[in-house]
Amino acid sequence: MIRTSGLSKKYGDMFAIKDINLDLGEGDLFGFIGPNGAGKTTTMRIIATLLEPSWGEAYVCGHAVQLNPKEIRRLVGYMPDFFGVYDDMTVIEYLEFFAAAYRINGPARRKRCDEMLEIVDLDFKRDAYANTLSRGQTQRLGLARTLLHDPQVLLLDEPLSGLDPRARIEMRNLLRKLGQMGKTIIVSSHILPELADICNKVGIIDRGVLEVNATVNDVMRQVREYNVLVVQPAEIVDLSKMSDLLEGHPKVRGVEVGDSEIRVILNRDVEDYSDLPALLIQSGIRVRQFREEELNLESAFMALTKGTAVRM
Ligand SMILES: Nc1ncnc2c1ncn2[C@@H]1O[C@H](COP(=O)(O)OP(=O)(O)OP(=O)(O)O)[C@@H](O)[C@H]1O
Repeated sequence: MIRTSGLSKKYGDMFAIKDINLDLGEGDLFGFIGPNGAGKTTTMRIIATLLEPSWGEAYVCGHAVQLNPKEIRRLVGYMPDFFGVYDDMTVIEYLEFFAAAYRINGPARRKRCDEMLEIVDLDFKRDAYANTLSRGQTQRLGLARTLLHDPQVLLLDEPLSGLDPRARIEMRNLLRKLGQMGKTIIVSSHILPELADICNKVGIIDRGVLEVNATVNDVMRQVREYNVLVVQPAEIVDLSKMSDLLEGHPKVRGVEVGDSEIRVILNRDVEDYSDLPALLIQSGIRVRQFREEELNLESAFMALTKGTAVRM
């Protein structure tokens, strides 16, 4: 459904994205994670045919972005991270305006708009002015607008940003529902945990480079080779001192300093780490807890990206 190969975009001397290879099929929900300025929007805008790549190729349902942009726009629904709603337009008028732009005419137009409002659970606001909606409701209206022409592929740029916890849950459920409808979805975020449990594939992009690109299951499998230890001192100590003591050890891949504990990522296949607590104790640090961390997706990514993912 979506395939890119060596996709790159350069502005002057700087690569906004470099050599991005993606391969997403029907029903894939791809979590595209990266800090601000990492290249998520650039990638999505190229796939949506709104921006030309400097090199490389991108295909949607077999159509090349550069050769067949018209066809691709029919197949793709792109929701930008910020979009305006017009004053003096009700929710239903807003949707009908865009439906008309998609040449959905006659009685089918109202029917289609009503269906979209139902999918995004906004029918109760159909006659409210669009500019009076909350941020979460506005995002859902944006999604309804993106779905109007029944695109097979959805490119959603930070649809969860700025939402309160409840609106976030509603939007996540909605994304799940769209995935179950067989749509291929790229959804970007700079926060990993909010996407981790709804996606089946994930990519982590940092400074234009796709550092991780795998199915969630593969990531979990790969990461079992890395053990993560949680170390908590018995009294208040300088955690960066603890980190310094362990950081250069040959069994240690990286150390992440938290508020009251540190997380030590061990190198691949290290199972015996019994010499590590001794290092701390010899330096006069009393240790309350020294345990293996339970594996979750977030720590998996942290191990794979040597900690860059959690510092986003
Ligand atoms: N028109 C442009 N001219 C020059 N540089 C640009 C342009 N558009 C984007 N960039 C740069 O390309 C890089 C990638 O930007 P992009 O918007 O794709 O990041 P992003 O991951 O979507 O970030 P955010 O989460 O902040 O939206 C950034 O360093 C950005 O400053």
